[in-house]
Amino acid sequence: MAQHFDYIALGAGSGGIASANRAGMRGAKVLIIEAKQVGGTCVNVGCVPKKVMWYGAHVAEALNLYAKDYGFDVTINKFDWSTLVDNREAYISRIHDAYGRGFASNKVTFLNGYGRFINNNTIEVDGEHYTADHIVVATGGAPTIPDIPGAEYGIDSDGFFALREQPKRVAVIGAGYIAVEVAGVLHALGSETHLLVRKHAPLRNFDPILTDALVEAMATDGPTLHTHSVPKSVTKNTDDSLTLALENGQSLTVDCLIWAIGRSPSTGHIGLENTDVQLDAKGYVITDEQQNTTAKGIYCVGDIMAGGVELTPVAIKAGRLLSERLFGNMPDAKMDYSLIPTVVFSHPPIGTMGLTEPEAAEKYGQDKIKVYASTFTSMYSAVTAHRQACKMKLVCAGDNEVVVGIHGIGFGMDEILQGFGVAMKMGATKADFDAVVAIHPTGAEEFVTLK
Ligand SMILES: Cc1cc2nc3c(=O)[nH]c(=O)nc-3n(C[C@H](O)[C@H](O)[C@H](O)COP(=O)(O)OP(=O)(O)OC[C@H]3O[C@@H](n4cnc5c(N)ncnc54)[C@H](O)[C@@H]3O)c2cc1C
Ligand SMILES: NC(=O)c1ccc[n+]([C@@H]2O[C@H](COP(=O)([O-])OP(=O)(O)OC[C@H]3O[C@@H](n4cnc5c(N)ncnc54)[C@H](O)[C@@H]3O)[C@@H](O)[C@H]2O)c1
Repeated sequence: MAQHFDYIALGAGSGGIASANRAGMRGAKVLIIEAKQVGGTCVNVGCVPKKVMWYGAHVAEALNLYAKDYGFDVTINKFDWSTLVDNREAYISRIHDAYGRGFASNKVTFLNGYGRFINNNTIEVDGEHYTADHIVVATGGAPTIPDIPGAEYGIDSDGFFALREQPKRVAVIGAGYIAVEVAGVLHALGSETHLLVRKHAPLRNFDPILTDALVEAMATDGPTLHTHSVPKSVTKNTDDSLTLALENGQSLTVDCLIWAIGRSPSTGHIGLENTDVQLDAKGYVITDEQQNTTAKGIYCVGDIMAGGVELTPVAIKAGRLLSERLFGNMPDAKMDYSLIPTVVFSHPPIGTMGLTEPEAAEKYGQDKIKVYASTFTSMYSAVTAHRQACKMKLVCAGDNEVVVGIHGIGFGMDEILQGFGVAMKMGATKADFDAVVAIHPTGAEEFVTLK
């Protein structure tokens, strides 16, 4: 006999949890199935542990780069990687407990096990069958490992969070968010860190002001950036070190190699072939604008969605709106995937939303856009010998100068962007930005005083 529910969420990550809880709040009988740990990528091997490590790097920079010029005579005896990791994992364990309390208060049943579809409305876990009128697939993704000889000697971002000891020499391969963030953390915490990218720069699709400033910051502060570096093979040496050979004939020997070359959707082993759900050529689930898959009663949110945006708040919002539509009497509810703000926790951090300058020029025509930019030294670093640049840019379009792109890199940028995101989502113009009184002295005030 199958157990029947109104709603099943397959995967208890950002999207699945948010959707299940919202459905429970609206009175649905809900089951959520998780193969590993509640919280998914974000909580266990993504945003949360990453941000804790980034804060650790922040403390290291404060001590190593800034404390002296603020008058502190500090002697650092040692940095204990395992203390940071233990405290990080204890924090994550408290988040797991909080999720348990959330499920209880929303009357959501949690089941630990690997779920596979048997048909369009049945999922099997450990031989038991669970049916539902509505099922959301939110199984997330996993890191990609390249198909080159010796790739298995490297680890991925999951392996980075599993490290119990700090690597002395490390190579991080990739040019996206994860590569930049992980390399920055390792470097700030004292590892000899090399970041290898295939083209001219990391984050090369970001606005050029951000890409260039990040490359400049790395040239002064590290990690060591290796451009035009395509991995060819990895060999393990007798002392357990790893030698990475590149297509350009160069090589690099390190103690730890981290692949950060993108992620693949976890859709291959969940029985979707037993349903009417269609995948695209890369294995992402095809949906319409209301998260409906091609199978009636099966929906999809989060990282596995074709054409989606791989960010936690996107998965959460899509999951909640789906439940409002199904159980909250909001038949038109749908996620708006346009204008999504995002931060890269680089050193210094990057915040960006909307069109880059080249994208805006292409969309509106060069003569229809106006760009305002500024470079200044963050006050935090200005009183020290270790001055660090902030760069900010507004990209405006049309005669009334609607702000279609906002881009910044520098101290505090990670916290600055959210509020400006509200303004942009409301269609703010440059004049609207200028109409607000600046908050002084902050970095954020630069965005409302650009000339
Ligand atoms: C290193 C790293 C750092 C990141 N940092 C940020 C950040 O700072 N900010 C941000 O917004 N985003 C960040 N992200 C992205 C963010 O983590 C993802 O966008 C988000 O977790 C996607 O949520 P999801 O619900 O789609 O999937 P996930 O969170 O991946 O959850 C999917 C869950 O489904 C489970 N599952 C899979 N198959 C099955 C099955 N058959 N049965 C049962 N359970 C199953 C998995 O175990 C997993 O727990 C980061 C990602 C990584 C890897
Ligand atoms: N701060 C945040 O919000 C945050 C942090 C981490 C991850 N994320 C999300 O997770 C997603 C995945 O992050 P990611 O960094 O894994 O992916 P990504 O797609 O951002 O970057 C992957 C990079 O690897 C490079 N690459 C691909 N194949 C390669 C190869 N064979 N050799 C060398 N380089 C190769 C690509 O050119 C690309 O620059 C991001 O797109 C983002 O949405 C967000």
